[in-house]
Amino acid sequence: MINGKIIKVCGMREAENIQDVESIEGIDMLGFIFYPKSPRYVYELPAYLPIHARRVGVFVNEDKQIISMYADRFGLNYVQLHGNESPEYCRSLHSTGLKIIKAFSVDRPKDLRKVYDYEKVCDLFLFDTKCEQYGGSGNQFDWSILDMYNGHVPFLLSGGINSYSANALKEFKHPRLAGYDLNSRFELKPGEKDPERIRTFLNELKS
Ligand SMILES: O=C(O)c1ccccc1NCC(=O)[C@H](O)[C@H](O)COP(=O)(O)O
Repeated sequence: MINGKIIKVCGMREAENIQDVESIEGIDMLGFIFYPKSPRYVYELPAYLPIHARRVGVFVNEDKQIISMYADRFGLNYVQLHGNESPEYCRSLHSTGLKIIKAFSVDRPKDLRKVYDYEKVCDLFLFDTKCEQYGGSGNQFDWSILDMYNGHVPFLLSGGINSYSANALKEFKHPRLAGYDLNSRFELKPGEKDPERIRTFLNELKS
């Protein structure tokens, strides 16, 4: 954690890179993307999986049996759902013992209306930038829209967070803000993160 906030890095794939990123002080969660159309798609089990950081599996409108299969293979602690998954779908996965992060694409205030239906069946929300490919856009949305979110579920702020975001993140306050999600803006190539860029960014966030 940095300043009491969860730090999640999403879209990991290679064993050595997973190990390097996990060793950075403050890293709490590492994400694996199991969406075949993503450039960060991972199928093969890496030779190293996080030990200290929580393992998060990212899915888009996936069959629940496939999610269970990946959850067992990768020892997932959380599943992060980026499609049109219903509250009932989340409830059913939650009842298997998996923790649920439901992602919502945000572009306008009305995008927040549906989130309240998910309150009882999710552990965390993730607010991300609306885009065609479901996630990993590298673009930021207007965070002030989240001033209208007055639910109980804590959330991760996501979408286009980059090396220059530290000051804006320090200024952004919300009673339910639980942490930050980093992805494409910290990559050397899709699926490979730059540990030095992440370390420098987290030091700035801390200072
Ligand atoms: O990153 C992807 O390729 C992706 C594809 C489909 C669904 C979700 C995906 N990413 C999930 C994440 O949690 C990302 O970190 C989030 O969308 C923010 O990404 P970025 O804007 O690149 O920081």
